[in-house]
Amino acid sequence: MQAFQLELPPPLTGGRFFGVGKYSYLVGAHPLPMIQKMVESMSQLQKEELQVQDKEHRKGCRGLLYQQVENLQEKVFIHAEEVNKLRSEENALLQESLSQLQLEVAEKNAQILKQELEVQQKMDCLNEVEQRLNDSLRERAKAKERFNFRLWESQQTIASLKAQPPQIKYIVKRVEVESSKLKEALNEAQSQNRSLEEQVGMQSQVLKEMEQQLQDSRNISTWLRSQIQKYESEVERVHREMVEVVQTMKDEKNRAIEDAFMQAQTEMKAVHENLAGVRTNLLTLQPALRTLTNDYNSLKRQVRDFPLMLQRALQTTRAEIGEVVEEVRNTNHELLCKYRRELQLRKKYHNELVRLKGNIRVFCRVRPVMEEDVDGLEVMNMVTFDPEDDAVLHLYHKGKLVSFELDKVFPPEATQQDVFQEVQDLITSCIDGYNVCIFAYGQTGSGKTYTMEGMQGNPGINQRALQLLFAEVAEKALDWEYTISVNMVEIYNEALRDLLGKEPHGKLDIKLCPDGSGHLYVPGLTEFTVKSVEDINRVFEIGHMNRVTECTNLNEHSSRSHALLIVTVSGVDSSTGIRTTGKLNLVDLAGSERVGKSGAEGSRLREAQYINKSLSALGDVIYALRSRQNHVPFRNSKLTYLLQDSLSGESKTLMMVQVSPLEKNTGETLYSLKFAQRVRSVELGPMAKKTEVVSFPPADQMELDSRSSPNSSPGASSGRPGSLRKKLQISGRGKSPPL
Ligand SMILES: Nc1ncnc2c1ncn2[C@@H]1O[C@H](COP(=O)(O)OP(=O)(O)OP(=O)(O)O)[C@@H](O)[C@H]1O
Repeated sequence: MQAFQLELPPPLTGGRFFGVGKYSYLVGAHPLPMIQKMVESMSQLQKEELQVQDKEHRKGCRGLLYQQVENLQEKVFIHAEEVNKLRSEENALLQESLSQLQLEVAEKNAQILKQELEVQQKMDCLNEVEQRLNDSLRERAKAKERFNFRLWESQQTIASLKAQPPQIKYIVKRVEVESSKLKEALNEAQSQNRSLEEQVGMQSQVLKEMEQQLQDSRNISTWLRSQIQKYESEVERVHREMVEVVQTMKDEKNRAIEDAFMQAQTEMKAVHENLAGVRTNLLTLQPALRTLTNDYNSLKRQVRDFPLMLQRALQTTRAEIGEVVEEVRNTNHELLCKYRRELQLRKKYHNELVRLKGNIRVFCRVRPVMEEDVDGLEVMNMVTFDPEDDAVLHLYHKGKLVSFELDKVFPPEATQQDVFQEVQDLITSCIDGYNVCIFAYGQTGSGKTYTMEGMQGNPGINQRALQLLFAEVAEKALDWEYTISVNMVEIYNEALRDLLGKEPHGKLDIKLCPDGSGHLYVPGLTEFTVKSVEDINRVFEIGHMNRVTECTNLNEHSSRSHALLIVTVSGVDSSTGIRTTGKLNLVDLAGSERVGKSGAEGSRLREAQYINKSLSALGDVIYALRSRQNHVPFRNSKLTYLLQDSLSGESKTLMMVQVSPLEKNTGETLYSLKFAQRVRSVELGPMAKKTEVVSFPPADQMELDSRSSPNSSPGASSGRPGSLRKKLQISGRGKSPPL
C-alpha cells in the first residue's frame, strides 16, 4: 500500500531570507553612517515583509489540508474498488479451471463406457465360439464312437468269414470290398476329424487372443478408473485450495480496508490537530498581522522615498570615495617613486659592489691528477697553494717557483658546487638586466668542459646557472614576469654556427640591428624558450648532437672551437611596467695550447692560428675594457664581436682559467696563468685608466716574456703573494700597481 505523506508548509523562521533580497549587499557594517542607517531600515523592512507573507501563507495552508483529506478518502475508495475487482477476477479464473476439469472427467467416463461395451461384445462373441466348439467336440466324439463300433463289427465279421471255406473266400472278398469302403469312410472321417481339430486349434488360438484382449481391456479399465479417481481427488484438492485462497483474499481485503481506514483516521486526526494548531496560530497572529500591516504601509512609504535617499547617499559616498581614491593614487605615486629610487639605489650599490670587486674577475681552477695521467710513472704535482690566501698559487717551473695572484683559486679538491657558489651572484645579476660573460680558458684537457658543462649527475656552471635562474624567477613571480630563452653557437675557424638550428653546418653572420640602437644580432639564430630542467636538458642534447654530427672526433673538434651558451632573461614588472633584459654568456673556449709552435701543419696550423687570433683578441678586448680605453677592438674576432654587447657597458665578466698540475703541462700552465695574470693585473687604478693601448702579445711572445722574467712579469705577483694580497686589501683593488 502506498504511504501517504502530508505536504505541510515549510516552518516559518522569520529572518530565514535575511540578506538574500536585492539589497542584501548592503547588509553589514558600512563605513558611512548614512548608508548604514539606510541599510538597517531596509533589512527591517524586508523582515516585516516576510512576516506578512508568512501569515498569508498559513491561510492558504488550511485549504491545502482540507484538500489533502479529500484526496485521502478518494484514495481509500479507489483501493476498495481495486480489491473487489481483484477478487471477482480470481473467482472467474478458478471457475473456469474447475469446469475444464469436470469436462475432462466426463470425457474420460465416456471413454471408459465405450471400452466396457467393446469388452462385453468381445465376451459374447467368445462365449458363442466356445459353445460352437463344445458342440462340434461332442459330435466328433459321437461319430468317433460310431465309427469305432462299426469298425469293431466289421473286424468281427471279417474274422468269422476267414474261419469259413472258399465260399467264404468270396464273402471275404466282398467283406474286403465292403471294408475298403469302410476304410474310405474312415479316412474321410479322420480327415474331417483333423480339420475339426485344426478348427478347434484355431478357435482356441482366437480364444486365447480374445482372453488376452479381455485382460488388456480389463487393465485399461482399471487404469482409467484409477485415473478418474486421481482426477477426482485433484479436482477436490483444487476446489479446496480455491476456497482457501478466496477466503485468504477476503481476509486480506478486510484487513487492508481496516488498515487503510485506521491510517486514514490517524492521518485525519493529525490533520485536525494541525488545523487546530494553525487556527490557534492564526488567532494569535492576527494582532501582529495588523501591526505588521501598519508597519508595512509605513515602510512602503519609506521605500518610495528610498531611491532619493540612496541617490543622495551615493553622491556623498562617491565624493568620499573619490577623495580616498585620490589619496591612494597619491600614496601609490609616492610609493612608486620611492620604489624606483630604491631600485636605482640598489642598482647603484650593486654596481658599486661589483666595481669594488672588479667588473672583470679572474678565477683559476686546478684540475686534479687523473688516473690516466699516472701511466705507470711517478707524477709530479707542480702546483701548490697558499693555505692563508685562497687567491694565490705557486707553479714550480724549470727549478723556480713562480707565484700568481688572481681573484680566487680553486684547488683540485674544489667541487662543482664550490665553484658555482662563487659565480652565482654574477649569474643572478642578469635577472636585474646585466650582461654577464663567463669564459673557461685553458689548454686542452685542463677541465674547461668539466667546469662549464660538468658530467652526468654532477653538472657544471651551465646547468646550475639555468636552475638558479628558474628558482630566482619563480621567487619573484608575484611581481615580475620573466622569460628565459637560450641560443647555442659554436665558433670554429672564425665561422659562426647555430648548434640548435636545423642546419648546423651553415655559417651565420653578425649584423647591426637596423633599429639604429647600435646593438648586434645574428639573423636566423635559433632560440628556445626554456621553463624547466627538462627543457634545458633537451636543448643541451640538441646542441651536443649537432656538435657531434659536425665532426667524427668530438673531443678533437671541441678543443678547437669555442662553444657558447647564450641565456637571455627578459622580465617585466607587472605593477610598474618596468622591463629588464639581461644576457648570460657561458663560453667554453677552444684549447689555448700553442699548437702552432709545435710544428703543426695544414688544417691543424690553420685551426691554431684562428684560436690564437681569437684568444688574443679576447685578451685585447678584456684588457681594453679593464683599462677603460676609448677604443675596444671588438671586431678583431667573431667571438669578441658576437659578445660585444655583453662585454661592454655595465656588463660583468669572469675568466675561469683552467690549469693542469702535471709536470708535462707546466709550459701551458705557465702560459695560461700569465694570461690570467695579465687580464687581472689591469686593475681599474689610476694608471690603468689611461687610454694606453696595450695589445695582448701572441702566444710566442708571452712565452718569451715568461722566460726572460718569470718572477717579475705578472704584475709583481712574485714570491710574496701574501703581502700583495694584504696590500690590495688595505688599498682596494683600484689601487693595484699598473702593468
Ligand atoms: N675538477 C675536476 N675534477 C675531476 N675531473 C676533472 C676535473 N677537471 C677536469 N676533469 C677531467 O679531466 C678530463 C679533461 O677535462 P675536460 O674535457 O673538461 O677538458 P677541456 O679543457 O674541456 O678539454 P677540451 O679543450 O679538449 O674540451 C675529463 O675527463 C674531465 O672529467
